[in-house]
Amino acid sequence: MKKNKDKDKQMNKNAFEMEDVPKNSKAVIKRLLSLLLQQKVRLLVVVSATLVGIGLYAVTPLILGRAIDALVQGINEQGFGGGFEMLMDILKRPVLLFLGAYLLSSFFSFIQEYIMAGIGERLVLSLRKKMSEKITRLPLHYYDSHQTGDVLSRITNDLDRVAEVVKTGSLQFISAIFNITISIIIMLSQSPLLTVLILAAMSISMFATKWISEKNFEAASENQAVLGELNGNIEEFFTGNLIIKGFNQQEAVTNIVREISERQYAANKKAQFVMYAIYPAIRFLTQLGFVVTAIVGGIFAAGGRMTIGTVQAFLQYVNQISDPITQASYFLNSLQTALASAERVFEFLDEEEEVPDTTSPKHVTAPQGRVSFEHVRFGYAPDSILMQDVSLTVQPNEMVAIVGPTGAGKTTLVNLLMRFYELNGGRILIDGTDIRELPKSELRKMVGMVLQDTWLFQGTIAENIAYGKMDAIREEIIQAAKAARCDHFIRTLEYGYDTVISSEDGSVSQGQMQLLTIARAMLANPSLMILDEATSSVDTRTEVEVQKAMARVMKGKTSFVIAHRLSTIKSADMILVMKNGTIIEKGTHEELLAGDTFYADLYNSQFASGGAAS
Ligand SMILES: Nc1ncnc2c1ncn2[C@@H]1O[C@H](COP(=O)(O)OP(=O)(O)OP(=O)(O)O)[C@@H](O)[C@H]1O
Repeated sequence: MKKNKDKDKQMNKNAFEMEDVPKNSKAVIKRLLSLLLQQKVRLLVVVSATLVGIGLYAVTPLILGRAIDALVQGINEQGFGGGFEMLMDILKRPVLLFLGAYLLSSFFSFIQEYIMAGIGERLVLSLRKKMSEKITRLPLHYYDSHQTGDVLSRITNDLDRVAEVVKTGSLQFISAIFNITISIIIMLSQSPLLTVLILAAMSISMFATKWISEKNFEAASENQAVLGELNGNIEEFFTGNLIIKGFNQQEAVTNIVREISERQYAANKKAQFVMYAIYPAIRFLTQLGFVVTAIVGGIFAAGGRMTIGTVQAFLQYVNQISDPITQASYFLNSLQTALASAERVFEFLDEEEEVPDTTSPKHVTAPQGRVSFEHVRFGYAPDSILMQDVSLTVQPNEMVAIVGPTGAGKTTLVNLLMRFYELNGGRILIDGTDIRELPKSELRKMVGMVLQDTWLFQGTIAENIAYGKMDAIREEIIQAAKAARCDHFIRTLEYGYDTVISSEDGSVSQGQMQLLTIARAMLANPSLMILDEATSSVDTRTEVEVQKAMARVMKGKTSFVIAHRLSTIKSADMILVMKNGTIIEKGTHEELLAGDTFYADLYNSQFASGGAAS
């Protein structure tokens, strides 16, 4: 349990060190598409709206070209004498057509964007729901081997990237492809030669853009990596500030931050240079298409091969397709990253889950609290077995103390009783029923836990106490708090039971948090209790309070106490001495002390070291 400590120091690093290239793009695309296809009808509407909208948008230069030609012809035939009336006569139809096409195109573009945003949001919502549900179904060993930051970044950053590409990227891409295709078809129908020349000029600028964007990506990645390093270090120094001051390491820490900051400055400068100094050059290159159109179109128009209106239509088409080309290439870039993100999301969703409850579960209707471990064999990894053969029987209402050196397997023993991990051999019984035959929820309701690593969620004190019995009324909560000896301190707070707290906030001391978790266990009133005795973080007075509260919560229940101060467990019905995953001694305090035992050594050494056993 305490192994699941703060692992997210690396979060920032992870976010930047993530692989940006999916291992199996095809499979990821297929899976993503199959999820998107669950919204077939909406997708169909989006594609149709895009087609119509872009089609209308693409013909506008042609309409404008025709209008200009008609105007030139009118002026040539009638001079400027026709005045406003002539102008209206010539331009009325094309202007109305132009406006109609633009308005309709904007309307369809609104529809497509609106529906597509919904499609993206629905996709993300369903994935996020699946991921949250998954978290509750993952076995504990998943948490042991994965960093919190990694899981967090999958649920937030990765999903956001997928959403962004689905919502805006894909739409831009589809629009861009339609736009380019339709525009090129129209251009080809007007002048194949000029179209080919324009496309050749644009290809040169495309290659240059690609080269520059690669350089830009490299510079940005380098910048982000250093930034990640900086974040990671600052976070570490922030959380470890007490130790840093205690060991007079402020200067060393400042030097590290200064060195990384200087690297970050250099990396950022490079990234900014690429961004701001080279992009104008690219913009210049993209004008190549315009230059070719103006020169060749001008020559064609002068030679009578092309009307002025068509030249202007070409100029507009060049403009109309250069942006979509850039957008499409950006989309292809971001698609890579989004696919890598989607792959990480799917990987998480495919993680192996907790062994499900049996289909025909047994129930312990009136739990007595008899616990038996029968030849239990267990290892956190199958190839390194910690417990070879542990057997043990605990009678109802007995108090069992588990002692032993660090790493002996005390926590592991209670982890197994809670079925947080699956056994490699043997079985554990509660009142004669194998815990694997009980629904997990029933087992965990039967067993209460008060751990050293107290966990309080963001909420009021009352809500935190009622965590094990959500329907508890205020009076029950207060009774539990009184029994756990924390009612007094709660009442000294400004908002009493309605004070909002969390494990993160410093306003509640470690001892007080422990008292609250005892109150929580009191209220849930389980048949079995697991208590992990506080070691260091509690002052002597609070410790006495905690011990008294623990004694109360254990009353009339079978309890397992992981004990660190041997003086507190003298009254235990059974003391288990563990070493290297094995129970090496078993008996009462007196029995164990009478012999030449490891326990006696441990006990005497605590007395010798003073205080601890007092
Ligand atoms: N989640 C885990 N994954 C892998 N190994 C683990 C895990 N938890 C504990 N271990 C290993 O199993 C052994 C027993 O650990 P356990 O926490 O049960 O000891 P403990 O007696 O409770 O120690 P302490 O008094 O320090 O809390 C140790 O070698 C430990 O490194």
